[in-house]
Amino acid sequence: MSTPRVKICGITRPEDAVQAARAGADAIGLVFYPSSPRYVDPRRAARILAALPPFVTTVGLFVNADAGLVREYLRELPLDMLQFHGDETPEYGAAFQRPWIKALRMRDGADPAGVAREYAAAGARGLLVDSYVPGTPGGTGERFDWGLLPRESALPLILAGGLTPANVAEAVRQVRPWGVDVSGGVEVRAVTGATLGGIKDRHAVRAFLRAAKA
Ligand SMILES: O=C(O)c1ccccc1NCC(=O)[C@H](O)[C@H](O)COP(=O)(O)O
Repeated sequence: MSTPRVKICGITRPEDAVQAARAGADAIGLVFYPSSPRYVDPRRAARILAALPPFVTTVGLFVNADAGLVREYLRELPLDMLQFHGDETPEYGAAFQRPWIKALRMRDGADPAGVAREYAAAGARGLLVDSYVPGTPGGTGERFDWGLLPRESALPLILAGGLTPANVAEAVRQVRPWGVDVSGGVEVRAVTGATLGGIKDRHAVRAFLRAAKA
């Protein structure tokens, strides 16, 4: 089994991007979904991307966005890859001539093997499997039943949803994904335990990377 790639998603500050890269992150994700607490506008995104050292993949995340808006972001920002986290069709994903991955939320009856086949045929590079929480397209902090994932898939699987420094090693052992993706599990927490959307905790980021790649 190869060492899983790690994406730290929902970065909102240049310093968090640099810390994640220094800790060994393979990719960072920027959320361009305005209702997310981790939303970054293009000017902030540009500052984050400009701060990054080389050889870290930059991923722009959209949820059912107008195709024109995605093109605008692509003109303005040096994004390496797109992540579509809503109900985007394979044809939509293929329209941007940029490497892209599709997210699948694992609601009852989800068929990750079938979805992987369908999106692979359209040129997707990976399938990110995440938890299904009604009304919240992503960044839920919730786990799902990893036993529902197929052993074989037409696309590299990226496991997401409620991963933390404490559970990621077990997740990697069980699922053997190509990559893992985390957002809330490496964020600074208020005294109530709630995450402070978007502010990454550098100790948690380091611990997550160590555990995922051990
Ligand atoms: O992070 C968000 O706020 C978000 C909002 C809307 C769509 C997707 C979003 N995040 C996508 C990701 O790739 C997250 O890393 C993934 O959902 C896992 O999040 P978490 O359970 O908090 O680790």
